[in-house]
Amino acid sequence: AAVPSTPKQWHLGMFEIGRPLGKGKFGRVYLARERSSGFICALKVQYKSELQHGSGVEKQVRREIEIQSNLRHPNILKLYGHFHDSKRIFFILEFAGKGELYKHLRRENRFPEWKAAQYIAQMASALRYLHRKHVIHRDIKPENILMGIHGEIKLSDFGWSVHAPNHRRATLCGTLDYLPPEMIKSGNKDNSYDEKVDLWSLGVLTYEFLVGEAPFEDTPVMTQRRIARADMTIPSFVSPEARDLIKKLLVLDPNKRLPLESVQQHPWILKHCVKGERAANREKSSGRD
Ligand SMILES: Cc1nn(C)cc1-c1nc2c(-c3cnn(Cc4ccccc4)c3)c(Cl)cnc2[nH]1
Repeated sequence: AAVPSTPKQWHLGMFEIGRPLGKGKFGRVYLARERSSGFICALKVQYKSELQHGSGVEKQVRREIEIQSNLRHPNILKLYGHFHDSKRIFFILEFAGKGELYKHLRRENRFPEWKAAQYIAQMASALRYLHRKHVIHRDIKPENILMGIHGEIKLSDFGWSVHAPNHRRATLCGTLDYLPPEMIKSGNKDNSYDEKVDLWSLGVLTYEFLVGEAPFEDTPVMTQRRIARADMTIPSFVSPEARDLIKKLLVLDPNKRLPLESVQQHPWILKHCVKGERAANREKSSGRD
């Protein structure tokens, strides 16, 4: 049963609440079922009291709703609607059947190259879609990626996304690992940056999928210094093709980073993502079924 896409007045009584699925900085997520349609979703609950008034977090929530409500892409977690009561804000989100990607990454330590390449190809597709709408995600990291029931990835948590270009200084808390040089360098004129920040983060994500830790992971001070110099070493077990892609994304000058179209055509991606088709063709030509 599809969730009616027409905006309607949602309220809590319309849902049966199931088990808790997880908790984040500002709130918790529960499995939920919409009573009339039986539709399964994830209900994210945030307490208004936890969102300090006028600290810009409210604006961030409003921006998250406005941005994510208008996005429709297979690798972006859908926000079907939202509502609030006196104390809480509720987000009706797509339920991702296989949960948080970072838990899979920690469990497997690192992903095999074919799996990492498929995830990066899906991320590049989602980012192309976002950038065409002039949305910068700004917070690409395994913790913000969920996995659908067929193993497809779903970018989520648009709390940090903004419309490009952006000239505001982001008050950041949480990991520095994914920040591009232009977002931490104070020397940057009026701290302006654009969609290319997501290209840097895609490079960090590729590295973390293949190595199991972030390229600049260190003490906060050292991390910032290493980011500013793009000072990382890529272990020898990483294939030359994957190494090539990482080095073409983790480039200090935003304008010299590999564009998303070229990421999708990169030999490492093509080798692992159209393999199915090419292997199928090979089998066909060799007569095997
Ligand atoms: C956990 C889990 N195990 N399995 C098998 C599926 C899931 C699952 N989790 C989700 C989740 C989910 C849960 N926690 N979080 C992290 C979080 C929590 C609060 C605020 C911001 C971010 C996301 C969602 Cl949104 C959407 N779908 C989800 N599916």
